[in-house]
Amino acid sequence: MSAIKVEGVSKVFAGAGGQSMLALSDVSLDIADGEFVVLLGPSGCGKTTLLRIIGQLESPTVGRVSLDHGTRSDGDRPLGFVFQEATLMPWRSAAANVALPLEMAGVGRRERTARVREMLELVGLPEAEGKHPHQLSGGMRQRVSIARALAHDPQVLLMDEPFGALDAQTRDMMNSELQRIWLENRKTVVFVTHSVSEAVFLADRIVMLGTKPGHIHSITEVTLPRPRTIDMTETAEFRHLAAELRRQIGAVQDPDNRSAVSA
Ligand SMILES: Nc1ncnc2c1ncn2[C@@H]1O[C@H](COP(=O)(O)OP(=O)(O)OP(=O)(O)O)[C@@H](O)[C@H]1O
Repeated sequence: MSAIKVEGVSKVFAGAGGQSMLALSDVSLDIADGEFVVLLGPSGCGKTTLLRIIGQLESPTVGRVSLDHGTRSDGDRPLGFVFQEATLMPWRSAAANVALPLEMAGVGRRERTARVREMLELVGLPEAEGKHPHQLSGGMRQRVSIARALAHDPQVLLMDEPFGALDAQTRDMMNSELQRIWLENRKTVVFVTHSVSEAVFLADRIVMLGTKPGHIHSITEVTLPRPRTIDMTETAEFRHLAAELRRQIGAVQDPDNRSAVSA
């Protein structure tokens, strides 16, 4: 059964000067439970819009998205979000930030404390419990925001360029860490990126979106064995797949916007 089913989704935004703008056109996609799907494509192709529609932060103009709630009751939120900025509350410690969704869900103190500890351990930051966001590096802040997103045990994790603001080395490390966390947890993940190598490293399937209007251009299965290592990015298979995806991005790119492809 699909964890996420996107059926015939189109999105129209009201543009400047009252003109409407078709951001997504007739997008359909089935995502399996526990699958890691990456949305890739040139700037402006609608990756974030599709992610926000899946996350119910935005409604589709046409079509629908269904999320399988499994055994959960209707009131439970099956979604966790991680954005490019960690969006932690600066006045709260790392532990208190991770605890926030649990507080909001009315989870009792003892269970909350245990769960927060478990999550900070999962993301490799048990010692950061009492630290405040300004005392943490960018990579550590993103780990805390991943811990926060996982705290209420969502079935689906939605990630919008979560490592886009990190330096290349930290980003490689965070990709390895995210893979480890995902292998331990097997959440369904939808992950937006501009980076072809990040997509190939992480994905079970890469959904390439094209522009004008945003649509699904291709879907590529990545069959590289797991756990994937940074060394694997140098193999012929990895490079070949990355080159093919870069070629596709070049082909679907909006001619007015040719600068936004990254490695
Ligand atoms: N709230 C909005 N109002 C009007 N237009 C919007 C809105 N959100 C997105 N758009 C437009 O919809 C299109 C798709 O935007 P979106 O941010 O989803 O693309 P993207 O692929 O995520 O881009 P990037 O890779 O640059 O982040 C763009 O042309 C954008 O300007």
